Amino acid sequence: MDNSVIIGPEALPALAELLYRPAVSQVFVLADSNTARLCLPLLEPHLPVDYKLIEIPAGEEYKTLASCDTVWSMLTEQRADRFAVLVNLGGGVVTDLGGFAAALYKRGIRFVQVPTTLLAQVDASVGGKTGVDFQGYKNQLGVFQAPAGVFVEPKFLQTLDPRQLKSGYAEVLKHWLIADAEAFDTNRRLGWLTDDWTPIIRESVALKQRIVAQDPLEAGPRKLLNFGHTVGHALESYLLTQPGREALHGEAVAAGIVCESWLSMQHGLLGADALDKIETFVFSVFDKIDFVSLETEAIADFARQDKKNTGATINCTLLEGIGHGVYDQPVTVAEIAESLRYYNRL
Ligand SMILES: NC(=O)c1ccc[n+]([C@@H]2O[C@H](COP(=O)([O-])OP(=O)(O)OC[C@H]3O[C@@H](n4cnc5c(N)ncnc54)[C@H](O)[C@@H]3O)[C@@H](O)[C@H]2O)c1
Ligand SMILES: O=C(O)C(=O)C[C@@H](O)[C@H](O)[C@H](O)COP(=O)(O)O
Ligand SMILES: [Zn+2]
Repeated sequence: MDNSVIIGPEALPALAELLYRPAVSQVFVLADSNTARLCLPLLEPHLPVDYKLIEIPAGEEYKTLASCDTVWSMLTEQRADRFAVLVNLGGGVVTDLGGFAAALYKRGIRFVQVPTTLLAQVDASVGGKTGVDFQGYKNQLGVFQAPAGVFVEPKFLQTLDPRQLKSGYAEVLKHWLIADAEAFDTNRRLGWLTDDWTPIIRESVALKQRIVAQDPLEAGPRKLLNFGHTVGHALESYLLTQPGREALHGEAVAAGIVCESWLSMQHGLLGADALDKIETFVFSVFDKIDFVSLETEAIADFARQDKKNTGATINCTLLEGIGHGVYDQPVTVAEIAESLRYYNRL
């Protein structure tokens, strides 16, 4: 799997070099309604003049096969061959969906990731996980497929709103909690906001790359990157069924981090002091997600479809101390519901 990620002002010129190679027949840019307006102007000087734009509506609710249909129809109408390249310009929705659509078109054309949210720059564009949601379950359809390159220009973050920045910060926090206790400690003292995200992007990408390189297809250690997601995805999926109550992916992951840290303590892996540090930091950044106790069973039920499950066993990634994740820890649906009740009481 190609793991190369270029970060900084050299990223977009390096992308241009790739796109101007003779082996590229046509260039397509996939953007959502926001990135087409706000991010394309910065990318455009690095694209061949005859590139074609494919636009989908913005938002998680459009991370679907129907949006893939839009991509595949355009590629087909334009007679894209196997030497076409799809440039995914956007957040995690665009990079996940575009990667998936490219991997299936004519059994696979090359795609490159140009992530424009903090979440996509530190996490979603890296590691070759692609996919779409299906029947209300997150990333239920997907493939592992390496991009031909990942080009990270932090300047894109200048138009991103603070709520979206925070959402991306949840994945940064996840990285520290599973693998870097020192960075967790330093950054919880500094607070989450910064004028320059570049160092954090570089460190997060490097940390994720190290884990993915050991286990690109998630047979083992890559499951560490799913910390916070067994509960987080359950909560995100449940709230997607409740119009007007949707949580951003990172917001749900932040809640999942609290729940799964509590589960880590219940399993005798994490001390009460460490749990307290994690909760205090999470709530210094994120608002609490609103749900009532009566909803916890329905939320927890979504974990029955988690991709790390083996049969009826839900395998969670937990923390054995801050900075040390452990995967394949069996938990029950009842424990997940209890962790949500704990979160709700905080
Ligand atoms: N493949 C992976 O490894 C991986 C990792 C983490 C998350 N994900 C997936 O990523 C998705 C979430 O990604 P996200 O948080 O980037 O959401 P997103 O793609 O929906 O982007 C968030 C919002 O910001 C807008 N936007 C994007 N860039 C902008 C910019 N520069 N300025 C202004 N607005 C901008 C988008 O139009 C959208 O409205 C989820 O579907 C999640 O499952 C995948
Ligand atoms: O790259 C990975 O591996 C991750 O798990 C990163 C997660 O942040 C991301 O949300 C991923 O898409 C979740 O994967 P899934 O397999 O639970 O759908
Ligand atoms: Zn995630």
